[in-house]
Parts: sequence; structure tokens; C-alpha cells
Amino acid sequence: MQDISLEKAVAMLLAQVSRVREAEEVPLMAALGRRLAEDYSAPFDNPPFDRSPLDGYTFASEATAGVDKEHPVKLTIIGEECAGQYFDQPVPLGAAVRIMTGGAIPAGCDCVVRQEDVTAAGDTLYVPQELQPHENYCFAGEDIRKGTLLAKAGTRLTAAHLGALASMGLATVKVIRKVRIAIASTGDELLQPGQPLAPGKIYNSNLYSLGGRLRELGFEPEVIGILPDDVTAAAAEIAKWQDKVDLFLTTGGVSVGKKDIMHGVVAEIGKRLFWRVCMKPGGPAIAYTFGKTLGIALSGNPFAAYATFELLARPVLVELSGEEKLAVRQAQAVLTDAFPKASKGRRFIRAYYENGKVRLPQQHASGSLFSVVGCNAFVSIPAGTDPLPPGTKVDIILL
Ligand SMILES: Nc1nc2c(c(=O)[nH]1)N[C@H]1C(S)=C(S)[C@@H](COP(=O)(O)OP(=O)(O)OC[C@H]3O[C@@H](n4cnc5c(N)ncnc54)[C@H](O)[C@@H]3O)O[C@H]1N2
Ligand code: MOO
Repeated sequence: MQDISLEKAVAMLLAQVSRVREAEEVPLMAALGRRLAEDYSAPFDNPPFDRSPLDGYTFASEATAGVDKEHPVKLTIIGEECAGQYFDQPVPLGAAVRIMTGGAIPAGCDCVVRQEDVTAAGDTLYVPQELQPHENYCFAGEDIRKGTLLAKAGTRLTAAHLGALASMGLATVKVIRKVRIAIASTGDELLQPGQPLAPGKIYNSNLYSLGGRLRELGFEPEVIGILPDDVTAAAAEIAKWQDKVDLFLTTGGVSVGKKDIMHGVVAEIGKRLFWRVCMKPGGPAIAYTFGKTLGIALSGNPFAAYATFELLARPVLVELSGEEKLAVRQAQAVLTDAFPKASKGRRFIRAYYENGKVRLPQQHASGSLFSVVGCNAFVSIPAGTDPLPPGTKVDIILL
């Protein structure tokens, strides 16, 4: 199989996936940050009834016409209503009901006076001021009118949305299901952090850098762990995820070595789309499908895995999620440091970008990851480029 360009590889990957649109119903509290699967409109007015904004007394404002401090009106207190209670008898002119903030305004009342502004003695209330109709009064639907569009399909729910939906009594909402991603590492040389180091072994760093990167981008990968360098065993493990995840990412086992098992795995469980992309690092990546699941087998070298995740897998994630803002941005910048190697093929190197300038770390090896710490960009170097002196204008990819 001939090596293909990065652009062609990405186009082939994108041809296999489409935006996830299936809905699932989740408890409202779990819906924060999720995208609504359908429009939500208010099924009723909120508040559902006219209510008092104060602790005080409610009555017909008409009873206070012409009243002042020297000539207060005397009303008869006929009952009391706290928030959550419901005073269900009509209140006649000249009567009042003690009402607490949030209490429903009873029939016959159209205003509320603050407790501090009146005097109560037994069943008698002295109101020393004129009140207007609807003074200190909240109308039903003041917050949300029945029929109001609360949030459109596709809206990413914020805390305020959750509150508004809760006020409509919704215990669950329909949201677009999450993009499902599984990640695994291959390699008999790998140990999980926490295990004792042994001769010839190294710790599995790729699972953590990829898992971390996916989380940084807002995804929640299924972290499988280490698959053995055994085609049958690894194939069986990966096949379990067929159609259960949208994207299955592995690292390692894609080159031409004795234990580069991913070729055998792909032959056993799926259909290969490509092997080898014209770029460094991570050129030997394999892409494949098994059922509806897309697999990308990234090379095991830690920087190769890191870089090809951004260059190959990230566009797939943008497509699956529909989150255009997750796409890498391209820019131009001026190198402040030299890159001493010539680049026969297309090359991406780790870098730190700020204010139009791009700095390079010392270490660029494909097997080295530590120098990525603090980097936020790749410099994209075209095939056939001589060593780069400081001051060179370069194309960069902002991560
Ligand atoms: N004869 C050839 N050898 C190699 C070629 C080639 O064209 N001809 N290509 C080289 C290139 S380029 C790359 S990139 C690597 C790709 O190798 P694999 O993807 O098959 O990866 P592995 O052999 O499994 O591992 C490479 C390297 O990375 C270490 N590794 C693997 N997984 C992890 C992990 N999860 N955490 C930390 N480190 C990991 C592994 O121990 C190896 O050192 O092939 C070249 N060879
Ligand atoms: O493609 Mo590899 O990551 O350069 O060693």
C-alpha cells in the first residue's frame, strides 16, 4: 500500500463517520453541558399562580382608597397562607389574609402590603397607606410564559437551563448521546503505573496522554488498558467494542516489527482503510473499520501517538461531535529558535506559540514526550525543507 498524504488520510477517516445525532434520555442533573436533542417549550406558566413577593398581608386594594397615616383602614384578618399552602376561599372586600413570600394570592385580593408597614392586633389589621391594584404582586408566568421556547435542539445546557427546565417539572431531558471512544495501548513491554518496574519494561504513558487529551477536549473515553502483543487475544478484545464505540484508538504495533500486531488484528476483525501517512512522526498509523466502528491504530512512540491523535483522530472527533470549535486552528508565526534537521518528508514538531512567535524545546525525538509539556502548537514543516534558522516564518497548528 502506498503512503498517502495527511489530507487524504483525514478525508478517508471523515468519510467513515457522521455527526452523532441519536438521543438518549438522562436525568436533568446529568444533563449539564449536554446538547438537547429536541426543542423544549414551557408546558405551563411559571410561576403557575399569581403570588406574593413579600411577607405581609393581601387584600383588595380598593379597601385602601383615600387611606393615610392619620386615617388607617381597618381590615379583618380571616386567615393565613404560607408558601406551599393554598387559601381556597374568596376574600371579601374589607378582609385580609396574612401571606408569606411565595404564597398564592387568594381570589378577591390584588395587592400585598409589607408586614413592617402595617399594625396587626388580634384579627384586626390597620393599613396606613393606599395600595394600588397589583402593588407588590407577582403575576403567573412572570418568569416563563406557557409556550416560551426554553431551549432549541442542539443547545448545550448550562446551569441556568437546568434551573429553567426544572421549574417546568422535567425530571429527565432528551440529549444527544455522547461520542463513544475507547482507548487501549498495545505492547508486552508496557507496565501500568503502580506496577514495579522490571528489566526491559517501560510504563504505559500513551494511555495517559491520550486519555488526558481526550478529557481536555471534553470527551470521556473508555480506558481499556494494555492489550497483549498477541493478534488473536488483542483482536478478541478489540472486537468486543465493535458498534459499541464510534472510535477505537490504540497505540503501538503498527510498524514492521515482529510484534507489530495491529496489521493482523485489522485483518482478523475489520477492513483496512490505509496504512502509512506521509509524515513524521507517526507515519505508520493504520486506519480501519470494524462494523460501524472506526479504528485508528496510532504508532506507539509517545510523541508520534500524541501528534497523530491531533492530526488524525481530532478531526474525526470534531465530525462526530459537531463541535467545530474543537478543530485545531492554523496560523503563521516566526521561529525564535533554530530547528537543525533537514526535513525530507513532511514533519510536525512540538512548539510553544505566543504573540506571533514560536519557541522550540530542545528534544524532538518521536520517543520523547516530556518536552511536550508546556507546548501548545505544532510547527508544520513541508517535505524537502532545509534546517530552519531562527526568524523563519512557519505554518503552525494551534492545539
Ligand atoms: N524497520 C523499521 N522500523 C521502524 C519503522 C520503519 O519504517 N521501519 N518505523 C519507525 C517509526 S517511524 C515508528 S513511529 C515506529 C512505530 O512503531 P509502532 O507503532 O509499531 O510502535 P511500537 O513498536 O509498539 O512502539 C514504538 C516505541 O514506542 C514505545 N511505546 C509503545 N507504546 C507505548 C506506550 N503506551 N507508552 C510508552 N511508550 C510506548 C515502545 O516501547 C517503542 O519504544 O516504528 C519505527 N520502527
Ligand atoms: O513516525 Mo516515527 O514517530 O517518526 O518514529
